[in-house]
Amino acid sequence: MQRSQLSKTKRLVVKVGTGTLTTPDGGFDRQNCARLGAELAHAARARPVVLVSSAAIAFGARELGLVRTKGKPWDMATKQACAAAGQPHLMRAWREALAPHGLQVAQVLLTADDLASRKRFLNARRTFSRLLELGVLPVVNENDTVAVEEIKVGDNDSLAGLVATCVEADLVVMLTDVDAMYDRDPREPGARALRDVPRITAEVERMAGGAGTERSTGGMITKVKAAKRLASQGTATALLSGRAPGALAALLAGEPVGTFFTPAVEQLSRRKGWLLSAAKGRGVLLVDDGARRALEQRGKSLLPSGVKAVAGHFRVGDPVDIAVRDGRPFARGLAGYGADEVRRIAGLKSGEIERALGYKYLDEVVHRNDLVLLEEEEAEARR
Ligand SMILES: Nc1ncnc2c1ncn2[C@@H]1O[C@H](COP(=O)(O)OP(=O)(O)O)[C@@H](O)[C@H]1O
Ligand SMILES: N[C@@H](CCC(=O)OP(=O)(O)O)C(=O)O
Repeated sequence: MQRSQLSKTKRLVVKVGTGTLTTPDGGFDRQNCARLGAELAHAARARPVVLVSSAAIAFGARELGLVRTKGKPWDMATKQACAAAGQPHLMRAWREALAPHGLQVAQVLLTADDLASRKRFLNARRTFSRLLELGVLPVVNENDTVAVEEIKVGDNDSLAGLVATCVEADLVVMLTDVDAMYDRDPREPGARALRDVPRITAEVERMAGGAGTERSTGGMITKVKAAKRLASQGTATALLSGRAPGALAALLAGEPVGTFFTPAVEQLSRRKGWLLSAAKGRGVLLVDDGARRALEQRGKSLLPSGVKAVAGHFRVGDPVDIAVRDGRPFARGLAGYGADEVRRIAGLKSGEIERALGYKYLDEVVHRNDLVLLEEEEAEARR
């Protein structure tokens, strides 16, 4: 999708950062939230919209009367307590901003762990679909109460990317406290806004710095990383000021506002999108160089003859990583056989599977339709 085609956006995810919903002293910016409510409701008349909203921690801190000492970050438990105290206020804020425009809201709290499980990912997808059919606007946040290091997404820019995969959005708009991405941190002199970014190269990534305020998480780099992941699965990302009246409508009319990251490929199927961004490999298939070339360069399936060894325990249908020797995984796919079965057929021709196992499901260990190549960045790191 190009910028000029944005009026045709079929499904939209809008992410709102903490800075957009709070005043400089950390209070709730009711006026900006009300304006955004009107603009989101307008956008939602033309296509389904899912909102990913930050600011639970900031709202909770206010509610609990906690004051942040400059330069001293809060510990995890305090942030989790603030998120729990702030989340109902965040939902009330959106409810009050959207109700005047006839839109109801629903709260969806997720972690990375939820979306890495195919079953829970599909459950979440079903809930989103039904909410959207009912004309309700889902408001998503990370489930901070349970999101300790190992299972959390960590920032809502990445969460918005995962949600986009889950609902098959073709555009993610991130509303933030700058009007565009700049070629360096905009607080530095001489910074210039980037209007259109056709490819997220390492150079573009180097231009993106950390968060603007202590209240925010991630900064520009998490936005660019999320945009890169989305581009590789065929979804566009735009960055806009969360304070400029009319910016969202202007973007959706194809006007040159904010920064637009063009998708690199046609939109992937949801299954492939899930494999690429949400799934975690339950094991590793170590393959030879010939198999790697067949997968990377010729778009082939993985046959048992190319498999040299198997690590981990996985069952048929589980996500598995594919790597050469001790290299980083270069592909991920759904296993056509369980780990013990692959151990028994590794190195064999497809015609020999039945003799080795006594039965055969498929010729392939991982079928092409169930396989994605991992990011270029990871491929580069291996070279
Ligand atoms: N190259 C860049 N272009 C624009 N902003 C940048 C850049 N590098 C770092 N930033 C910082 O990223 C901030 C936006 O991210 P963040 O503070 O996480 O906001 P949000 O809460 O909206 O997610 C900007 O305010 C800016 O200070
Ligand atoms: N889940 C957290 C937000 C985390 C986050 O990514 O914040 P932000 O950088 O403001 O988008 C909260 O609701 O406060």
